[in-house]
Amino acid sequence: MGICCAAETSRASPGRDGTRYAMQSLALSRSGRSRYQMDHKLAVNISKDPIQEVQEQYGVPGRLTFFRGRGGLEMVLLQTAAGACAEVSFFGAQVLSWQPPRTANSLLFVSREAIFDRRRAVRGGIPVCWPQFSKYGPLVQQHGYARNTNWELVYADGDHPDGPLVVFELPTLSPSVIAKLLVPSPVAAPTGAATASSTTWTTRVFPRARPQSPGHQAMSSEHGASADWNQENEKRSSGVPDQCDILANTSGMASAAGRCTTIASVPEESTETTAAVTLTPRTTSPVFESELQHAQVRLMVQLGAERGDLRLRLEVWNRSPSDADVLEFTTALHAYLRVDAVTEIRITGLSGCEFIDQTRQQRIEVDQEPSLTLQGGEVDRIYRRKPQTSDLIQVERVNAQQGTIRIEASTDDFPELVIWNPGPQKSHELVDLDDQEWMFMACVEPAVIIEPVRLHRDERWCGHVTFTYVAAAKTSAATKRLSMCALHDRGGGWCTCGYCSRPSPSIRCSMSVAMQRMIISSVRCA
Ligand SMILES: O=P(O)(O)OC[C@H]1O[C@@H](O)[C@H](O)[C@@H](O)[C@@H]1O
Repeated sequence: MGICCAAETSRASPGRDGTRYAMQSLALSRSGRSRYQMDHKLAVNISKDPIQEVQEQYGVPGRLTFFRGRGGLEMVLLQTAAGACAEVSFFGAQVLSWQPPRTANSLLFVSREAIFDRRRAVRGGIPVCWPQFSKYGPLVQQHGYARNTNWELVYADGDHPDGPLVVFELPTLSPSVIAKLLVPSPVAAPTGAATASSTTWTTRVFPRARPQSPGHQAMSSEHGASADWNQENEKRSSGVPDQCDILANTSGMASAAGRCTTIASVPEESTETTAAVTLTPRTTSPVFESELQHAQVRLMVQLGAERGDLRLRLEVWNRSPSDADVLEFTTALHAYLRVDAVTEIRITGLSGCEFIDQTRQQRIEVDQEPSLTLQGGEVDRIYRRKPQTSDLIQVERVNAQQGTIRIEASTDDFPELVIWNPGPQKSHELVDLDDQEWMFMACVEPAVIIEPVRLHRDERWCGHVTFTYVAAAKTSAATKRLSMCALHDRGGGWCTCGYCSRPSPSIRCSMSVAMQRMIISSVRCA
Protein backbone atom coordinates (compact mmCIF):
# COMPACT_ATOMS: atom_id res chain seq x y z
CA MET A 1 0.00 0.00 0.00
CA GLY A 2 1.28 3.41 -0.81
CA ILE A 3 -0.07 6.65 0.53
CA CYS A 4 0.87 10.01 -0.79
CA CYS A 5 1.26 12.86 1.56
CA ALA A 6 -0.02 16.37 1.41
CA ALA A 7 2.64 18.34 3.19
CA GLU A 8 1.22 21.67 2.09
CA THR A 9 -1.93 21.03 4.07
CA SER A 10 -0.04 20.45 7.25
CA ARG A 11 1.99 23.58 6.69
CA ALA A 12 -1.22 25.52 6.81
CA SER A 13 -2.08 24.37 10.31
CA PRO A 14 -0.31 26.60 12.79
CA GLY A 15 -2.21 25.79 15.98
CA ARG A 16 -0.87 23.46 18.67
CA ASP A 17 -4.07 21.81 19.75
CA GLY A 18 -3.55 18.09 19.58
CA THR A 19 -6.93 16.97 18.28
CA ARG A 20 -7.17 19.55 15.57
CA TYR A 21 -3.69 18.74 14.45
CA ALA A 22 -4.57 15.10 14.33
CA MET A 23 -7.56 15.97 12.18
CA GLN A 24 -5.58 18.08 9.81
CA SER A 25 -2.71 15.71 9.74
CA LEU A 26 -4.98 13.10 8.32
CA ALA A 27 -5.08 14.93 5.04
CA LEU A 28 -3.51 11.93 3.42
CA SER A 29 -4.52 10.76 0.03
CA ARG A 30 -4.12 7.48 -1.72
CA SER A 31 -2.61 7.86 -5.14
CA GLY A 32 -5.02 9.42 -7.54
CA ARG A 33 -7.26 11.06 -4.97
CA SER A 34 -6.80 14.77 -4.54
CA ARG A 35 -6.18 16.46 -1.26
CA TYR A 36 -9.28 18.52 -1.68
CA GLN A 37 -11.38 15.39 -1.85
CA MET A 38 -9.79 14.03 1.29
CA ASP A 39 -10.33 17.24 3.21
CA HIS A 40 -13.93 17.24 2.14
CA LYS A 41 -14.39 13.66 3.28
CA LEU A 42 -12.97 14.45 6.69
CA ALA A 43 -15.26 17.43 7.00
CA VAL A 44 -18.31 15.27 6.27
CA ASN A 45 -17.30 12.77 8.96
CA ILE A 46 -16.49 15.39 11.52
CA SER A 47 -18.47 13.62 14.24
CA LYS A 48 -16.23 10.57 13.98
CA ASP A 49 -13.12 10.25 16.06
CA PRO A 50 -10.32 11.18 13.63
CA ILE A 51 -8.18 8.30 14.82
CA GLN A 52 -10.98 5.93 13.87
CA GLU A 53 -11.04 7.52 10.46
CA VAL A 54 -7.32 6.90 10.02
CA GLN A 55 -7.68 3.35 11.24
CA GLU A 56 -10.39 2.65 8.71
CA GLN A 57 -8.39 4.06 5.86
CA TYR A 58 -4.81 3.23 6.68
CA GLY A 59 -4.94 0.49 9.29
CA VAL A 60 -3.64 -2.87 8.08
CA PRO A 61 -4.74 -5.87 10.18
CA GLY A 62 -1.86 -7.27 12.16
CA ARG A 63 0.54 -4.58 10.89
CA LEU A 64 -0.70 -1.07 11.57
CA THR A 65 -3.37 -0.19 14.12
CA PHE A 66 -4.29 3.38 14.97
CA PHE A 67 -5.85 3.91 18.37
CA ARG A 68 -6.10 6.26 21.33
CA GLY A 69 -3.71 5.59 24.15
CA ARG A 70 -3.29 7.02 27.62
CA GLY A 71 -4.40 10.62 28.01
CA GLY A 72 -6.30 10.28 24.75
CA LEU A 73 -3.08 10.47 22.74
CA GLU A 74 -3.31 9.33 19.14
CA MET A 75 -1.13 6.28 18.74
CA VAL A 76 -0.14 3.72 16.17
CA LEU A 77 0.81 0.13 16.87
CA LEU A 78 3.22 -1.49 14.42
CA GLN A 79 3.37 -5.28 14.33
CA THR A 80 5.17 -7.90 12.30
CA ALA A 81 4.35 -11.49 11.41
CA ALA A 82 7.42 -12.56 13.40
CA GLY A 83 5.85 -11.20 16.59
CA ALA A 84 7.53 -7.82 17.06
CA CYS A 85 5.56 -4.72 17.99
CA ALA A 86 6.14 -1.04 18.67
CA GLU A 87 3.90 1.86 19.63
CA VAL A 88 4.36 5.42 18.51
CA SER A 89 2.49 8.44 19.81
CA PHE A 90 1.56 11.30 17.48
CA PHE A 91 2.46 13.54 20.42
CA GLY A 92 6.17 14.12 19.99
CA ALA A 93 6.31 11.38 17.31
CA GLN A 94 7.57 9.48 20.29
CA VAL A 95 8.14 5.75 20.18
CA LEU A 96 6.75 4.56 23.49
CA SER A 97 7.34 0.84 23.28
CA TRP A 98 9.38 -1.60 21.29
CA GLN A 99 9.25 -5.32 21.75
CA PRO A 100 11.17 -7.59 19.39
CA PRO A 101 10.05 -11.21 18.94
CA ARG A 102 10.59 -13.57 21.88
CA THR A 103 11.02 -10.85 24.48
CA ALA A 104 8.84 -10.58 27.54
CA ASN A 105 8.51 -6.82 27.73
CA SER A 106 9.09 -3.61 25.86
CA LEU A 107 12.79 -2.78 25.80
CA LEU A 108 11.96 0.90 26.15
CA PHE A 109 11.39 2.38 29.56
CA VAL A 110 8.33 4.52 30.29
CA SER A 111 7.97 5.83 33.80
CA ARG A 112 4.98 4.73 35.80
CA GLU A 113 4.74 8.39 36.82
CA ALA A 114 4.81 9.64 33.22
CA ILE A 115 2.32 12.41 32.53
CA PHE A 116 0.14 12.18 29.44
CA ASP A 117 -1.31 15.69 29.35
CA ARG A 118 -0.26 16.84 25.86
CA ARG A 119 1.81 19.58 27.42
CA ARG A 120 4.99 18.02 28.66
CA ALA A 121 6.96 15.24 27.02
CA VAL A 122 6.18 11.74 28.20
CA ARG A 123 9.01 10.52 30.44
CA GLY A 124 10.25 7.52 28.52
CA GLY A 125 10.34 5.94 25.09
CA ILE A 126 12.31 7.92 22.54
CA PRO A 127 11.61 11.66 22.66
CA VAL A 128 12.93 13.67 19.72
CA CYS A 129 14.97 16.65 20.94
CA TRP A 130 14.74 19.33 18.27
CA PRO A 131 15.72 22.05 17.36
CA GLN A 132 17.99 21.90 20.32
CA PHE A 133 19.46 19.43 22.71
CA SER A 134 19.21 20.42 26.37
CA LYS A 135 19.88 24.14 26.64
CA TYR A 136 22.33 24.21 23.72
CA GLY A 137 20.40 26.47 21.41
CA PRO A 138 18.37 29.65 21.44
CA LEU A 139 15.11 28.25 22.80
CA VAL A 140 13.75 28.59 26.29
CA GLN A 141 12.53 25.01 26.29
CA GLN A 142 15.00 22.37 27.35
CA HIS A 143 15.37 19.86 24.49
CA GLY A 144 13.30 22.03 22.13
CA TYR A 145 9.62 21.81 21.31
CA ALA A 146 9.38 18.79 19.00
CA ARG A 147 8.92 16.42 21.91
CA ASN A 148 5.84 18.19 23.19
CA THR A 149 4.10 19.01 19.95
CA ASN A 150 1.55 16.87 18.16
CA TRP A 151 3.15 15.70 14.91
CA GLU A 152 1.26 14.99 11.74
CA LEU A 153 1.09 11.64 10.05
CA VAL A 154 2.22 12.06 6.47
CA TYR A 155 2.91 8.52 5.32
CA ALA A 156 1.96 5.02 6.39
CA ASP A 157 2.74 1.67 4.84
CA GLY A 158 1.69 -1.40 6.76
CA ASP A 159 2.57 -3.71 3.89
CA HIS A 160 6.13 -2.61 3.31
CA PRO A 161 8.23 -5.73 2.62
CA ASP A 162 10.90 -4.61 5.08
CA GLY A 163 8.36 -4.02 7.83
CA PRO A 164 5.54 -1.63 8.64
CA LEU A 165 6.46 2.02 8.69
CA VAL A 166 4.98 5.39 9.50
CA VAL A 167 6.29 8.90 8.92
CA PHE A 168 5.43 11.91 11.01
CA GLU A 169 6.04 15.56 10.30
CA LEU A 170 6.50 18.31 12.83
CA PRO A 171 3.95 21.05 12.15
CA THR A 172 5.22 24.49 11.41
CA LEU A 173 4.72 26.93 14.21
CA SER A 174 3.32 30.39 13.77
CA PRO A 175 5.75 33.33 14.12
CA SER A 176 4.18 34.37 17.41
CA VAL A 177 4.64 30.92 18.93
CA ILE A 178 8.24 30.78 17.73
CA ALA A 179 8.90 34.21 19.22
CA LYS A 180 7.75 32.98 22.61
CA LEU A 181 10.06 29.99 22.42
CA LEU A 182 13.14 32.05 21.74
CA VAL A 183 15.36 33.44 24.44
CA PRO A 184 15.95 37.19 24.08
CA SER A 185 19.36 37.65 22.55
CA PRO A 186 22.08 37.41 23.75
CA VAL A 187 21.89 34.30 25.89
CA ALA A 188 23.92 34.35 29.05
CA ALA A 189 26.25 31.48 29.83
CA PRO A 190 25.21 29.46 32.88
CA THR A 191 26.20 31.25 36.08
CA GLY A 192 29.45 30.32 37.62
CA ALA A 193 30.66 28.57 34.50
CA ALA A 194 33.66 29.52 32.49
CA THR A 195 32.78 31.85 29.65
CA ALA A 196 34.70 30.29 26.81
CA SER A 197 32.71 30.46 23.61
CA SER A 198 31.65 27.28 21.92
CA THR A 199 34.23 27.89 19.21
CA THR A 200 37.01 28.13 21.76
CA TRP A 201 35.74 25.01 23.40
CA THR A 202 35.68 22.88 20.30
CA THR A 203 39.01 23.98 19.00
CA ARG A 204 40.70 23.41 22.32
CA VAL A 205 39.36 19.99 22.90
CA PHE A 206 38.71 18.51 19.51
CA PRO A 207 41.24 20.11 17.20
CA ARG A 208 40.71 18.06 14.09
CA ALA A 209 37.88 18.87 11.80
CA ARG A 210 35.62 15.88 11.39
CA PRO A 211 36.08 14.35 7.95
CA GLN A 212 32.88 14.62 5.98
CA SER A 213 31.26 11.48 4.67
CA PRO A 214 30.02 11.42 1.12
CA GLY A 215 26.58 11.77 2.61
CA HIS A 216 27.34 15.04 4.23
CA GLN A 217 28.86 17.04 1.50
CA ALA A 218 27.26 20.36 0.94
CA MET A 219 25.13 19.80 -2.08
CA SER A 220 22.92 21.26 -4.64
CA SER A 221 19.56 19.77 -5.45
CA GLU A 222 20.91 17.99 -8.49
CA HIS A 223 19.99 14.34 -8.79
CA GLY A 224 23.53 13.19 -9.38
CA ALA A 225 24.56 14.23 -5.92
CA SER A 226 21.51 12.72 -4.39
CA ALA A 227 22.22 9.32 -5.90
CA ASP A 228 25.57 9.11 -4.06
CA TRP A 229 23.92 9.95 -0.84
CA ASN A 230 21.24 7.35 -1.24
CA GLN A 231 23.74 4.63 -2.03
CA GLU A 232 25.62 5.47 1.10
CA ASN A 233 22.47 5.25 3.15
CA GLU A 234 21.38 1.96 1.67
CA LYS A 235 24.61 0.44 2.87
CA ARG A 236 24.27 1.90 6.32
CA SER A 237 20.71 0.85 6.87
CA SER A 238 21.36 -2.77 5.99
CA GLY A 239 18.93 -3.13 3.16
CA VAL A 240 16.33 -0.69 4.39
CA PRO A 241 15.32 1.40 1.43
CA ASP A 242 16.10 5.04 1.68
CA GLN A 243 12.83 6.82 2.20
CA CYS A 244 13.85 10.31 1.28
CA ASP A 245 12.47 10.24 -2.22
CA ILE A 246 9.22 8.64 -1.16
CA LEU A 247 8.80 11.18 1.55
CA ALA A 248 9.88 14.16 -0.40
CA ASN A 249 6.54 14.39 -2.15
CA THR A 250 8.28 16.30 -4.90
CA SER A 251 10.59 14.89 -7.49
CA GLY A 252 13.11 17.69 -7.32
CA MET A 253 13.81 17.54 -3.60
CA ALA A 254 17.32 18.36 -2.54
CA SER A 255 18.66 15.17 -1.15
CA ALA A 256 21.36 15.79 1.38
CA ALA A 257 22.75 18.19 3.79
CA GLY A 258 26.04 19.80 4.39
CA ARG A 259 26.92 19.93 7.99
CA CYS A 260 29.18 22.88 8.06
CA THR A 261 32.59 22.05 9.40
CA THR A 262 33.36 25.19 11.28
CA ILE A 263 35.98 23.63 13.53
CA ALA A 264 39.22 25.29 12.74
CA SER A 265 42.33 23.19 12.72
CA VAL A 266 44.65 24.09 15.52
CA PRO A 267 48.03 22.70 16.49
CA GLU A 268 48.11 19.37 18.30
CA GLU A 269 49.71 20.79 21.42
CA SER A 270 46.65 22.87 22.16
CA THR A 271 44.59 19.73 22.80
CA GLU A 272 43.32 19.72 26.35
CA THR A 273 41.21 17.07 27.89
CA THR A 274 40.63 18.26 31.39
CA ALA A 275 39.74 21.93 31.05
CA ALA A 276 36.53 23.05 32.71
CA VAL A 277 34.79 24.92 29.95
CA THR A 278 31.29 25.69 28.87
CA LEU A 279 29.23 24.88 25.85
CA THR A 280 27.79 28.31 25.48
CA PRO A 281 24.23 28.44 24.17
CA ARG A 282 24.03 30.21 20.85
CA THR A 283 22.60 33.65 20.65
CA THR A 284 19.40 34.14 18.76
CA SER A 285 19.93 34.89 15.14
CA PRO A 286 17.64 37.61 13.80
CA VAL A 287 16.48 35.29 11.04
CA PHE A 288 15.96 32.26 13.24
CA GLU A 289 12.21 32.72 13.32
CA SER A 290 12.02 32.62 9.56
CA GLU A 291 14.27 29.56 9.46
CA LEU A 292 12.10 27.64 11.88
CA GLN A 293 9.01 28.46 9.91
CA HIS A 294 10.53 26.95 6.82
CA ALA A 295 12.03 23.87 8.39
CA GLN A 296 10.52 20.55 7.40
CA VAL A 297 11.19 17.93 10.05
CA ARG A 298 10.16 14.31 9.57
CA LEU A 299 10.62 11.16 11.55
CA MET A 300 10.27 7.73 9.98
CA VAL A 301 9.68 4.77 12.27
CA GLN A 302 9.95 1.28 10.86
CA LEU A 303 9.76 -2.08 12.59
CA GLY A 304 11.96 -4.61 10.82
CA ALA A 305 9.96 -7.51 9.39
CA GLU A 306 12.44 -10.20 10.33
CA ARG A 307 14.30 -9.33 13.51
CA GLY A 308 11.92 -6.68 14.76
CA ASP A 309 14.66 -4.09 14.85
CA LEU A 310 13.50 -0.53 15.37
CA ARG A 311 14.65 1.90 12.68
CA LEU A 312 14.38 5.61 13.08
CA ARG A 313 15.23 8.20 10.52
CA LEU A 314 15.13 11.87 11.40
CA GLU A 315 15.17 14.22 8.44
CA VAL A 316 15.42 18.00 8.42
CA TRP A 317 15.08 20.08 5.28
CA ASN A 318 15.59 23.81 5.01
CA ARG A 319 12.78 24.83 2.68
CA SER A 320 13.24 28.54 3.08
CA PRO A 321 12.90 30.51 -0.15
CA SER A 322 15.60 32.85 1.10
CA ASP A 323 19.35 32.28 0.77
CA ALA A 324 19.75 34.30 3.93
CA ASP A 325 18.08 31.66 6.08
CA VAL A 326 20.57 29.19 7.46
CA LEU A 327 18.82 26.65 9.64
CA GLU A 328 20.97 25.70 12.59
CA PHE A 329 20.02 23.07 15.14
CA THR A 330 21.23 20.55 17.66
CA THR A 331 19.31 17.33 18.20
CA ALA A 332 19.13 13.98 19.95
CA LEU A 333 17.05 10.83 19.84
CA HIS A 334 16.71 10.51 23.59
CA ALA A 335 16.21 6.75 23.97
CA TYR A 336 15.18 5.52 27.41
CA LEU A 337 16.22 1.86 27.48
CA ARG A 338 14.53 -0.39 29.96
CA VAL A 339 16.95 -2.48 31.99
CA ASP A 340 16.43 -4.93 34.80
CA ALA A 341 19.21 -3.44 36.92
CA VAL A 342 21.14 -0.40 35.78
CA THR A 343 24.18 -1.25 37.83
CA GLU A 344 24.51 -4.53 35.96
CA ILE A 345 24.66 -3.18 32.41
CA ARG A 346 27.80 -2.59 30.36
CA ILE A 347 27.92 -0.02 27.59
CA THR A 348 30.55 -0.58 24.93
CA GLY A 349 31.66 1.49 21.95
CA LEU A 350 32.80 4.53 23.91
CA SER A 351 36.20 3.43 25.10
CA GLY A 352 38.85 6.06 24.41
CA CYS A 353 36.26 8.73 23.63
CA GLU A 354 36.30 12.16 25.20
CA PHE A 355 33.24 13.23 27.10
CA ILE A 356 31.82 16.29 28.78
CA ASP A 357 30.68 15.51 32.29
CA GLN A 358 27.58 17.60 32.76
CA THR A 359 27.46 16.75 36.46
CA ARG A 360 30.92 18.23 37.00
CA GLN A 361 30.83 21.74 35.53
CA GLN A 362 31.23 20.48 32.00
CA ARG A 363 34.56 18.92 32.78
CA ILE A 364 36.11 17.12 29.84
CA GLU A 365 37.60 13.70 30.37
CA VAL A 366 38.56 10.62 28.41
CA ASP A 367 36.80 7.32 29.01
CA GLN A 368 39.62 4.85 29.56
CA GLU A 369 37.48 1.88 30.50
CA PRO A 370 36.73 -0.92 28.04
CA SER A 371 33.06 -0.56 28.94
CA LEU A 372 30.99 1.94 30.85
CA THR A 373 29.15 0.90 34.00
CA LEU A 374 26.67 3.06 35.87
CA GLN A 375 27.21 2.86 39.58
CA GLY A 376 24.17 4.61 40.90
CA GLY A 377 24.89 8.32 41.10
CA GLU A 378 23.67 10.73 38.44
CA VAL A 379 25.45 10.18 35.13
CA ASP A 380 25.11 12.88 32.48
CA ARG A 381 27.78 12.72 29.80
CA ILE A 382 28.10 14.00 26.26
CA TYR A 383 30.50 11.66 24.46
CA ARG A 384 32.33 12.78 21.37
CA ARG A 385 32.34 9.56 19.37
CA LYS A 386 35.32 8.55 17.34
CA PRO A 387 34.56 9.28 13.70
CA GLN A 388 33.69 6.17 11.72
CA THR A 389 35.05 3.77 14.30
CA SER A 390 32.29 3.59 16.84
CA ASP A 391 29.10 3.43 14.83
CA LEU A 392 27.93 0.61 17.05
CA ILE A 393 27.05 1.12 20.70
CA GLN A 394 26.06 -1.94 22.69
CA VAL A 395 24.21 -2.02 25.95
CA GLU A 396 24.87 -5.45 27.39
CA ARG A 397 23.11 -7.38 30.15
CA VAL A 398 19.91 -5.41 29.91
CA ASN A 399 17.96 -8.28 31.42
CA ALA A 400 18.42 -11.47 33.33
CA GLN A 401 18.71 -13.31 30.06
CA GLN A 402 21.89 -11.29 29.46
CA GLY A 403 20.40 -9.72 26.34
CA THR A 404 22.08 -6.89 24.47
CA ILE A 405 20.58 -3.85 22.79
CA ARG A 406 22.66 -2.75 19.82
CA ILE A 407 22.38 0.83 18.70
CA GLU A 408 23.70 1.54 15.24
CA ALA A 409 24.10 5.20 14.48
CA SER A 410 26.73 6.53 12.13
CA THR A 411 29.13 9.01 13.68
CA ASP A 412 28.64 11.10 10.54
CA ASP A 413 24.96 11.46 11.35
CA PHE A 414 25.34 11.62 15.12
CA PRO A 415 28.86 12.57 16.20
CA GLU A 416 27.84 12.66 19.86
CA LEU A 417 26.24 10.20 22.22
CA VAL A 418 24.66 11.20 25.51
CA ILE A 419 24.48 8.81 28.43
CA TRP A 420 22.07 9.84 31.14
CA ASN A 421 20.81 8.22 34.30
CA PRO A 422 19.30 10.47 36.96
CA GLY A 423 20.42 8.46 39.97
CA PRO A 424 18.42 8.42 43.23
CA GLN A 425 18.54 12.14 44.04
CA LYS A 426 17.33 13.42 40.69
CA SER A 427 14.79 10.62 40.41
CA HIS A 428 13.32 11.90 43.62
CA GLU A 429 13.23 15.47 42.31
CA LEU A 430 11.59 14.70 38.98
CA VAL A 431 7.81 14.70 39.32
CA ASP A 432 7.30 12.28 36.49
CA LEU A 433 9.76 9.65 37.68
CA ASP A 434 9.30 7.30 40.58
CA ASP A 435 12.02 7.52 43.23
CA GLN A 436 13.40 4.11 42.41
CA GLU A 437 12.98 4.06 38.68
CA TRP A 438 16.51 5.21 37.97
CA MET A 439 17.46 1.61 38.56
CA PHE A 440 15.43 0.40 35.59
CA MET A 441 16.43 2.83 32.88
CA ALA A 442 19.46 4.03 30.97
CA CYS A 443 19.29 6.81 28.41
CA VAL A 444 21.51 6.32 25.39
CA GLU A 445 21.05 9.21 22.99
CA PRO A 446 22.62 9.58 19.56
CA ALA A 447 23.03 13.33 19.19
CA VAL A 448 24.45 16.32 17.36
CA ILE A 449 25.44 18.91 19.92
CA ILE A 450 28.93 20.30 19.76
CA GLU A 451 28.91 21.39 16.18
CA PRO A 452 25.30 22.20 15.28
CA VAL A 453 23.95 21.14 11.92
CA ARG A 454 23.78 24.13 9.56
CA LEU A 455 21.53 23.86 6.55
CA HIS A 456 21.52 26.39 3.78
CA ARG A 457 18.55 26.87 1.56
CA ASP A 458 17.29 23.57 0.13
CA GLU A 459 19.80 21.46 2.04
CA ARG A 460 18.76 18.50 4.03
CA TRP A 461 20.14 16.45 6.89
CA CYS A 462 19.20 12.86 7.72
CA GLY A 463 20.16 10.80 10.73
CA HIS A 464 19.48 7.07 11.05
CA VAL A 465 19.44 5.00 14.20
CA THR A 466 18.69 1.27 14.35
CA PHE A 467 17.99 -0.54 17.61
CA THR A 468 18.39 -4.31 17.58
CA TYR A 469 17.98 -6.80 20.36
CA VAL A 470 20.33 -9.74 20.60
CA ALA A 471 19.45 -12.49 23.02
CA ALA A 472 22.26 -14.29 24.78
CA ALA A 473 23.26 -17.53 23.10
CA LYS A 474 22.24 -19.66 26.04
CA THR A 475 20.40 -18.87 29.22
CA SER A 476 21.48 -21.00 32.12
CA ALA A 477 18.97 -22.34 34.58
CA ALA A 478 20.60 -20.29 37.29
CA THR A 479 20.18 -17.10 35.29
CA LYS A 480 16.60 -18.00 34.65
CA ARG A 481 15.92 -18.45 38.32
CA LEU A 482 17.47 -15.08 39.00
CA SER A 483 15.06 -13.43 36.62
CA MET A 484 15.23 -9.86 37.71
CA CYS A 485 12.25 -7.72 38.44
CA ALA A 486 11.14 -5.36 35.77
CA LEU A 487 9.09 -3.08 37.98
CA HIS A 488 8.47 -2.44 41.62
CA ASP A 489 5.75 -0.72 43.39
CA ARG A 490 6.93 1.71 45.97
CA GLY A 491 6.49 -0.33 49.11
CA GLY A 492 5.37 -3.87 48.65
CA GLY A 493 8.11 -5.29 46.53
CA TRP A 494 5.80 -6.74 43.92
CA CYS A 495 7.65 -7.40 40.75
CA THR A 496 6.97 -8.45 37.23
CA CYS A 497 7.92 -11.96 36.31
CA GLY A 498 10.61 -12.03 33.68
CA TYR A 499 8.78 -14.80 31.84
CA CYS A 500 5.06 -14.19 31.99
CA SER A 501 5.28 -10.40 32.60
CA ARG A 502 2.63 -10.62 35.32
CA PRO A 503 3.13 -8.75 38.55
CA SER A 504 3.14 -11.22 41.35
CA PRO A 505 3.40 -10.96 45.12
CA SER A 506 5.28 -14.21 45.12
CA ILE A 507 8.20 -12.60 43.32
CA ARG A 508 9.91 -10.59 45.96
CA CYS A 509 12.87 -8.35 45.77
CA SER A 510 14.59 -6.14 48.18
CA MET A 511 16.77 -3.28 47.32
CA SER A 512 19.64 -1.67 49.06
CA VAL A 513 19.85 1.86 47.74
CA ALA A 514 22.94 2.46 49.80
CA MET A 515 24.64 -0.40 48.03
CA GLN A 516 22.95 0.62 44.83
CA ARG A 517 22.33 -2.96 43.99
CA MET A 518 19.24 -5.03 43.62
CA ILE A 519 19.12 -8.20 45.59
CA ILE A 520 16.59 -10.80 44.71
CA SER A 521 15.50 -12.57 47.83
CA SER A 522 13.27 -15.07 46.13
CA VAL A 523 11.95 -15.47 42.64
CA ARG A 524 8.99 -17.58 41.78
CA CYS A 525 6.66 -17.16 38.91
CA ALA A 526 2.99 -17.10 39.94
O1 LIG B 1 14.12 16.26 32.24
P1 LIG B 1 14.40 16.39 30.78
O2 LIG B 1 14.20 17.77 30.26
O3 LIG B 1 13.61 15.38 30.00
O4 LIG B 1 15.92 16.05 30.57
C1 LIG B 1 16.44 14.86 31.04
C2 LIG B 1 17.94 14.78 30.82
O5 LIG B 1 18.17 14.62 29.43
C3 LIG B 1 19.53 14.35 29.13
O6 LIG B 1 19.64 14.16 27.76
C4 LIG B 1 20.39 15.50 29.55
O7 LIG B 1 21.74 15.20 29.29
C5 LIG B 1 20.19 15.77 31.02
O8 LIG B 1 20.94 16.90 31.40
C6 LIG B 1 18.72 15.98 31.32
O9 LIG B 1 18.55 16.12 32.72
